[in-house]
Amino acid sequence: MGFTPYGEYWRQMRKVCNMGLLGATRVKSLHPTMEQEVSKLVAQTRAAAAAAGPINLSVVLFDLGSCVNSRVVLGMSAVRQEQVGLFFSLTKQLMKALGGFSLVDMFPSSDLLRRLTGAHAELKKLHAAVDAILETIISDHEAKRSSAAMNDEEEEEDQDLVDFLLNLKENKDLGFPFTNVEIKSVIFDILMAGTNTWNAVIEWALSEMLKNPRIMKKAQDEVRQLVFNGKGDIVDEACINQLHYLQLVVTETLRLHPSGPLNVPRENQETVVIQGYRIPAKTKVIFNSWAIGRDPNHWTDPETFYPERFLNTCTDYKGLHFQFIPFGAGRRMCPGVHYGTTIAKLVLANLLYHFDWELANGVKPQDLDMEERLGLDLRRKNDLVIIPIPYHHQAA
Ligand code: HEM
Repeated sequence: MGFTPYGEYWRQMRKVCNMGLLGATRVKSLHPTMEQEVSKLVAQTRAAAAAAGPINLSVVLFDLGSCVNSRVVLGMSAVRQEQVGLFFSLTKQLMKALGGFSLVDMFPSSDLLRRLTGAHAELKKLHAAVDAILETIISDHEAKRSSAAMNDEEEEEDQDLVDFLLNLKENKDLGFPFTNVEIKSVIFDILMAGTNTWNAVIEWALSEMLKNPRIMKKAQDEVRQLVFNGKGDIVDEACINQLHYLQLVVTETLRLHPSGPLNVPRENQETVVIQGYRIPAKTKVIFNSWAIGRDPNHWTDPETFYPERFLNTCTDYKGLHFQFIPFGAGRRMCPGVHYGTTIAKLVLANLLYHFDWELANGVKPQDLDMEERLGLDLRRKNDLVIIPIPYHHQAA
């Protein structure tokens, strides 16, 4: 869907995504799954802390992203877990192949250049491999559904996103053709878009807070004061909406580190003139939300991580303020804003509540490197390796 041209087909696919996963009601129904995965993460981090060693938080967060999304989209069967592992290793290569600019982008009409650089062939090969995985996932679901139907045992709550899409295909009441091609496209988009986005926000937010102990302490004080209920429980979804400072931290993180720094390339349908520049129809237009969020014409001291800048202002990331578009804007704006920010805040709140954090190998906060890796998604170049110290609330 992300790369489909604007039109009726895109409109229908977007509706399906909202119904199946991204609408507010559906996201709410996913909270128990999210909370279970977060509580596993806290338990694993406690175990690592007991072994007194540092943890590679970048790897932990990538695994968490794959786990949450594959549970939500595919359910838990072993076949699906195996396929999803393969899927994520292929998508890493795909992100690399799609990221950045190539010679072909400079001369888009040159078929010869496309052939000579081999860009097309590589993408075709990756596409075929990903397609085969998605087919296996669908047939695994179909097999499970027909055996459950024969034994009359399918439970409504066992249904994941693929089941939801197969129901749509069987009911044929969508008013447009909905086949395995559309199902594969929705699964692909959600697995891709839902995995390297919100977990990158968590990684950058923690990196910034480790560099700025004042901000880390303020965010921890907020969550610890609000949440403690005597049992040392998981911070749940009901609490996170009251964590106003944490919200500012997430917003400021998205300004400096938008997960899709060049958004998704778009094509204008008609020729337009903007500030004297003529942009012919069908031009590939790229919005650099990374640069926009750091533009000194719009931001005071733009390179400084300062969550308080968003206090008492109506500027946010909902696509209405063009100086800040980490989720894009307009019709094609990211439909995963609510899902992505909800889970990012849930995980961050728990990591801040249950642990104090120290940099490994004696690195001082001011020396923590913040280098970015080149690619379609914005990740740290070097993994974030840090030491968790379990926090125990002292009753007053
Ligand atoms: C913090 C996390 C996220 C960020 C920063 C982000 C950012 C973006 C951006 C910049 C776009 C392009 C918007 C445009 O062209 O104007 C986009 C599109 C999209 N995102 Fe996200 N995203 C995030 C999380 C998610 C999640 C969790 C999902 C789904 C599970 C998702 C699904 C999509 C889809 C399906 C599109 C294509 C929309 C269309 O073309 O109509 N995103 N996202």
